[in-house]
This record gives sequence, C-alpha cells and structure tokens, in this order.
Amino acid sequence: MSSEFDYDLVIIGAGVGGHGAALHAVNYGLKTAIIEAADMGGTCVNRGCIPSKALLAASGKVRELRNAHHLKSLGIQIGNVEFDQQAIADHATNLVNKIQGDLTNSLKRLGVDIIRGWGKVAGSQKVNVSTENGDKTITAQDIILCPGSVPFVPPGIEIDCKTVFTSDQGVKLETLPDWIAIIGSGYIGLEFSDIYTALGCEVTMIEALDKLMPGFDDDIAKLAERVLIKPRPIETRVGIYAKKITPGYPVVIELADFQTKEDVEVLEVDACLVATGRIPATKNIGLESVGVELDKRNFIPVNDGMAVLSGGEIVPHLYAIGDANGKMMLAHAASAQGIVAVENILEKGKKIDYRSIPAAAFTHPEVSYVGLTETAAQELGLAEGFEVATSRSYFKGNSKALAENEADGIAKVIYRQDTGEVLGVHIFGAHASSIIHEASAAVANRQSVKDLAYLVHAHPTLSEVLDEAYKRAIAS
Ligand SMILES: Cc1cc2nc3c(=O)[nH]c(=O)nc-3n(C[C@H](O)[C@H](O)[C@H](O)COP(=O)(O)OP(=O)(O)OC[C@H]3O[C@@H](n4cnc5c(N)ncnc54)[C@H](O)[C@@H]3O)c2cc1C
Ligand SMILES: NC(=O)c1ccc[n+]([C@@H]2O[C@H](COP(=O)([O-])OP(=O)(O)OC[C@H]3O[C@@H](n4cnc5c(N)ncnc54)[C@H](O)[C@@H]3O)[C@@H](O)[C@H]2O)c1
Repeated sequence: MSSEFDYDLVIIGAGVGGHGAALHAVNYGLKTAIIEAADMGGTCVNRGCIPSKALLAASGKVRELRNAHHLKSLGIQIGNVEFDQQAIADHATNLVNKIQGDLTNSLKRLGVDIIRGWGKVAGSQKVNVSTENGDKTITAQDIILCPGSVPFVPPGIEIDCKTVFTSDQGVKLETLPDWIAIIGSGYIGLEFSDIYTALGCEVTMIEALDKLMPGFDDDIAKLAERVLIKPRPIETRVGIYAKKITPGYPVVIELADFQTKEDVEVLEVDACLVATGRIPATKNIGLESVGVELDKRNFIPVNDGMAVLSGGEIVPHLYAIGDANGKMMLAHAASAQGIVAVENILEKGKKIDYRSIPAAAFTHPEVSYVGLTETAAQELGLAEGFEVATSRSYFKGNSKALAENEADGIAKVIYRQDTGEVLGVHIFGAHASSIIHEASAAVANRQSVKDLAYLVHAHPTLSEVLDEAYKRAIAS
C-alpha cells in the first residue's frame, strides 16, 4: 500500500476486536500498528469472557460433584467435595495471564507494532498517541476504532469495589459472601448466579423489567428459570429496580417499583454485584476532529461495512468495531466486525450478517441462540407478509442426554412457514454453546428446514436435538 503514511492501518484498542482486525490485516500484508492504553486483550481477556469462563468451569465441577443425586443415578458415590476459593481465583488469573501473553505474542510474531498509550483521532488519516514519553502523531491510510466498553452503573448506586462491585471485580473472586444481591438478570447476572450458588452463596436477583432474562426467547427464559433459578438458593424480584445502593457491612439496597417508582423494600445483604449492562468507552477519542457525533447512547454510528458515519454519510478511511458501536456486544462479533472492516479497507465490499452470529450463556446447563426470537420473527413476518412457524425437540428424548442423565433441555427452531427458511434457533441444555454452530451455519446460508431435515447426524449425539427439531418441522 501507499508509503506516504506511517502505516497502512492503525487500530485504537487491543481488545479481541482490535486483535482480530490486526491479524486479518497482516494476513493481507498491511503495515499495521495497534494502540493500547491499558491491558492487552481488553475486556474479554482480562475482565470478561476468559476469567468468567474459568470461574464457571471450576464452580461447575463443584456443582456436579456435589450433586449426589445425579452421581448416584450414574452409579457413583463420592464423599465430601471441598474447594479452595483462592485456588479457583488463581485458576482464572493464570488463564488470563496466559491468554494475554499469547495474544500479545501473536501480534508481535506477525509484525504488528504495539504502541502503548492513549490513542485519539487527530483529523483525517491521523492519530495522536499520548505515551509515557510524550505525545506523537502518526499517519495511517486507514484507522479502525475499537475502544470497547465499561460497566454501566445506574445513578444512585455507589461502587466501593469491595462490598458493591461490578464484574470487573467479580471475576477476581475475592469474596464469597453468604448472601449476595445481583442487580440485573442478563448474561452477567445469570452466569454469576451460577458461579455463586455452586460455591455455596445465597443470591437475590433483582431485575427491573417484568421478567427474568428479558433478552432471551420467552420459552427458553421460562425453562432456564425452572432449571437455573427455581431449584437453587436464588430469590428473585422482577419489575423492581435498585434505586440506591450503599456499600458497607451490610450493603443497603433500596428497591423501588420500576413502573410507579414507589419504594418497595430495603434489603440488607453481605455484598452486591451490579450487572446492569455496559456502556461504550467512546469519550476523548477525538471524533470531533473528523466531525463525527456519537449516537444518543454514546455509541459510534457505523454501517454494516463498519464504516463510521457522520450525518448518515461515510467518513472516509475511518471504521469502528466491537462494543463501541453497540451493534452486538460479544467478543466474536467484535472480531467478525474487525474482519469485515479490513475486507472493506481492501475494497472487497463485505457486510456483516448479525443474524447468523450465535450467542451463549455458559451456565450449567447452557443457553445459546442464533437469529431472531419468536417475537422478533413474528414482527418481521407481519412487516414482510409471511407466517412464522416453530418446532421444538427435547433433551429428554435424546439418547446421549439420557446417557449423561442431563435431560433438562429444549431446542426450538423458528422458521418461515412458506419457504422453511430458518430465522432463529434457541437451545437450553447441556453443551448448548457447541450445538448452536450448525444452526448458525444454517442461518448464514439462509437454509430451509426442508433441506436441513435430511442432514445426517452421528448417533448418539446431543446435536440430534436439532435433527429432531428440523424433522418435526417438516412433519407438521
Ligand atoms: C464478565 C463478562 C463476561 C463476558 N463473557 C463473554 C463471553 O463469554 N462471550 C462473549 O462473546 N462475550 C463476552 N463478554 C463480552 C466481551 O468481553 C466484549 O464483547 C468484548 O470484550 C468486546 O471487545 P472489544 O474489542 O470491542 O472491546 P474491549 O475488549 O473492551 O477492548 C477495548 C480496548 O481498547 C482500549 N482502549 C479504549 N480506548 C482507548 C484509547 N483511546 N487508546 C488506547 N486504547 C484504548 C481498552 O483499554 C481496551 O483494552 C463478556 C463481558 C463481560 C464483562
Ligand atoms: N456469555 C456471554 O456471551 C456474555 C457473558 C457476560 C457478558 N456478556 C456481554 O456483556 C454485556 C453486559 O452484560 P450484562 O448482563 O451486564 O447486561 P445485559 O444487558 O445482558 O443485562 C442487564 C440487565 O440488567 C437490568 N437492569 C438494568 N438496570 C437495572 C436496575 N437499576 N435494577 C435492576 N435491573 C436492572 C436490565 O433490565 C437487564 O435485564 C452484554 O451486552 C453481553 O453481551 C456476554
């Protein structure tokens, strides 16, 4: 590419999005630099996916080994199961360090320049970096912004990082309180309720909206509540929000009705995890220098090719990916957007297909989905004039699930009645996060249940729950 610039590509933010974009760019021979102000690997590696999945893995084993009833049904008896809180926390920290090192080395090995400091757009094709040794300006043919997100803490909630904290501290597992309140029943609330209850804590989960897990398909949320919440030491409050939280011993939580805003109750608990969503880290990144305004929730406006928009028009040579554009706040979505941005820098005309990007909650058992919920599919059907149909199959009818004695689960397929095109697939059950990928490929290729029902699945496998759901769709 052109030598009139210091770099072909400069990326601001070395989270998973920035990392994915950098690897793809060097594959194409682009001279690339990545700027990181804090921890290499960003949220996912240091405070998100990686440590939380390490905690879920260890606590999941504790849950499994303490489930005498389940083990007995398989003919197994074991004695007391003990765990070491610090050793579990160390497992998470060690994994973070390993993956952070691997990610940094992969960039270095491929010749990506890593610049430590705060990056800001400083006009078209220019970036300013504040480093320990002062400021410098570098020029680039193209710039990708990937500054990520931080926890959202609603007004009235005071975080002291000890008794009241967000996932940033939660993943360190510094405390295992007897009674913890979790504010929010989204991904983080749900995954942490799984960790805390497996390790012996009692949980009160508070959700402002009128149902738990409001982001999930209704049928899945109902079954997940029956399996992940009801039989566990979890009390729930829905339609209630945390109006004020004061840290200390005890933590004092003032609850109010979300609709009427009337005070409802005061809770006194040992600790509180605030899991009320995330907001973009888009302050002070120099967007004003190229005339870009953030949207009303402070996300960077982009099109489906990841180009940054100003007043609806493409800003040349500027792209934004990952949590900072708010399109889909998931690690693999950030990397996928990075790949799309690089493809468009190379004028290959790529668009992202959000519908085929899967998501999963790594609870025990897991939740996963791809595409539309039934409600969203019905709305699309109304707008575009087609009927929506669904089919379901159950883990209790699956030989592998029965062999494992893990028969709680459902797979639900949502499709167009006329063409059979799969619009969404939702799974609750063992290994749901792995099973979802064949559905994701089906959605990506806009395949029909009429064809999918003839795919052959190995027997006995959990993926046969999808086989069964597709077959039921064509039988109905
Ligand atoms: C507890 C938790 C668990 C999660 N689990 C999962 C999961 O299992 N699966 C999943 O898909 N997603 C998960 N996520 C979401 C996932 O972590 C994010 O979607 C992902 O990290 C977004 O990547 P990103 O690259 O956009 O931003 P980030 O990972 O936030 O990285 C942005 C980076 O940019 C840096 N930066 C910001 N501004 C500047 C600047 N001006 N100059 C230089 N550097 C800058 C930051 O320091 C940061 O390192 C989880 C999140 C949390 C909090
Ligand atoms: N497995 C995964 O992929 C995974 C895991 C963890 C986090 N994440 C990502 O991290 C992001 C943040 O997760 P999250 O769980 O914090 O957000 P979320 O948006 O999934 O859920 C937040 C919940 O908090 C509720 N809420 C907000 N304010 C409240 C208040 N004052 N009182 C009571 N309830 C309130 C909301 O109604 C919502 O249900 C998500 O966007 C998700 O994509 C993904």
